[in-house]
Amino acid sequence: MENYDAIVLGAGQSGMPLAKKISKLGLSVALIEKRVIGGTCINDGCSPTKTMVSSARVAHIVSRAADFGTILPHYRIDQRIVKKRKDHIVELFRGGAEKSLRKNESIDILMGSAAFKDSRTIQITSDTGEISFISGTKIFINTGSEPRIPEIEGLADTPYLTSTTIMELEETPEHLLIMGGGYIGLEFAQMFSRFGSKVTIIDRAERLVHKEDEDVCKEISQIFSEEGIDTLFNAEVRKVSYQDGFKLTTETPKGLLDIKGSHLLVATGRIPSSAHLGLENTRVKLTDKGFIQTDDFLQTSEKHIYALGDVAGSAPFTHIAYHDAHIAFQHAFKENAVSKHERLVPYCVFIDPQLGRIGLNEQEAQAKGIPYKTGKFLMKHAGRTLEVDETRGFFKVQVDPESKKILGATILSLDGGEILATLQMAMVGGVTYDTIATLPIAHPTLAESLNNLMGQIE
Ligand SMILES: Cc1cc2nc3c(=O)[nH]c(=O)nc-3n(C[C@H](O)[C@H](O)[C@H](O)COP(=O)(O)OP(=O)(O)OC[C@H]3O[C@@H](n4cnc5c(N)ncnc54)[C@H](O)[C@@H]3O)c2cc1C
Ligand SMILES: NC(=O)c1ccc[n+]([C@@H]2O[C@H](COP(=O)([O-])OP(=O)(O)OC[C@H]3O[C@@H](n4cnc5c(N)ncnc54)[C@H](O)[C@@H]3O)[C@@H](O)[C@H]2O)c1
Repeated sequence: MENYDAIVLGAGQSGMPLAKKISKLGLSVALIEKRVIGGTCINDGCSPTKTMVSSARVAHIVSRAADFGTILPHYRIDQRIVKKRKDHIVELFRGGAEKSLRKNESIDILMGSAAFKDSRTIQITSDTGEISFISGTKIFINTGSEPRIPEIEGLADTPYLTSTTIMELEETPEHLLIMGGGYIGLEFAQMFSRFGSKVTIIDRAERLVHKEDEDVCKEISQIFSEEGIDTLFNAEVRKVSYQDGFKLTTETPKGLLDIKGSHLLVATGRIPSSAHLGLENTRVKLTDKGFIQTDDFLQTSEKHIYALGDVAGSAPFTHIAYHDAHIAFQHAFKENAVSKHERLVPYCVFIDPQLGRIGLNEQEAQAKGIPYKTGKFLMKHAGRTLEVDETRGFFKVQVDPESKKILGATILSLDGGEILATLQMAMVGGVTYDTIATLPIAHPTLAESLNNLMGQIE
């Protein structure tokens, strides 16, 4: 049985960069992947969805072309071209990732499903059922997450879609029902509405994106409603059936409703891929939700085993999985370990306008009893948004009244994710809000609205 200095389970957003970092130390690495190189982000997540979001944005802009003085005779959506474009990007990104791994002679890529036989030995089962074993001095688990499918009567017997399978459609759904108004639900709802589908979101919560402040949710709801997307809240789907279309028997505050549609997307969250890893053969512990328990350096209760990314319960974003690789690497192989404890977690939801978020929002500051002052600037007052006619959304910030430092921000705006990064830099650098209020920022950019935003703080 071959022994490696390091074994990495899963070639995802942590596993790939980690394997490369370790190999640069001159150590031997086995990278085990059960499906395809690249993990969720490249194959089923960020890259394909954002490619399709771009197709949908073109459709949206074209639908508004006359407002800008371009008169088009007609246009139509070809879902097969949308999918082909998405497939091309996935192949490009996956191919690039795989090529750079394969040319690294210190990394052995082993295709198959990995599971612990004991805390040092990994069993690999190939697609054809062949079994082999390797051992590792250090082992890193990066097996990601998968869609959570709720147990609802009849659902399993229907051709429901997940975030992965919906991207394979070659026809535009007539009426897309979406269970779950989280980030996945929102991105696909607006995308397919722009492709021409009627879209209805059904969520058991009382509002969209309930982790965001109420004014953020209201603004997104308004934007969705203007684009013709229907929403139904406090709604518990009790039964699903399919016969030439879906029927969702749903308990709502108004009683039982039958909701009908041509397609159903289940976007009710994701669960960690930890169930089939043979962890019972080790002393690695799981949380009650199935995440692998780690400390702030991503070390599990077995000192030579680390867990990273979605499976470790890290904030479920690609850039965080990528940063986890840095944390685990520093702790396992270097002197200057970095803790995940103080890490700022920015994210950007690719609805239009984008929702960029970092640090504390108002409801979190209130729940934690943290004193704050807040400021808000509506994008309809920004010169730049008027020029490009993209006036929806707002910039919002929370600051510490004493130190004047930024505690958190929500940027719901055209290119909100890009603006967010400038605030992240300010937070990391300790730049105070009064400095930003008077900073000369290039005109006419979206970023110059940060002057106005900071001027609104009270
Ligand atoms: C539709 C969608 C859109 C998203 N959009 C964004 C976005 O815009 N921005 C963002 O930051 N995040 C986004 N995310 C989240 C992001 O994709 C994940 O947080 C990120 O990919 C997690 O990385 P990871 O390294 O933990 O796991 P993954 O990248 O999922 O990698 C895990 C790998 O482990 C493999 N594996 C699993 N079990 C085994 C086993 N037993 N043996 C061997 N291999 C195994 C899997 O096949 C997979 O390749 C999105 C997710 C989805 C689903
Ligand atoms: N742009 C991005 O960064 C991006 C985009 C998409 C996804 N992601 C990642 O993927 C993860 C998963 O996304 P998600 O949207 O599936 O999960 P989520 O946790 O964000 O939202 C799930 C939603 O489903 C609802 N729900 C749960 N059970 C339900 C039921 N039985 N009936 C009706 N509604 C139900 C919940 O109330 C919630 O609103 C996110 O946490 C996110 O980190 C990130």
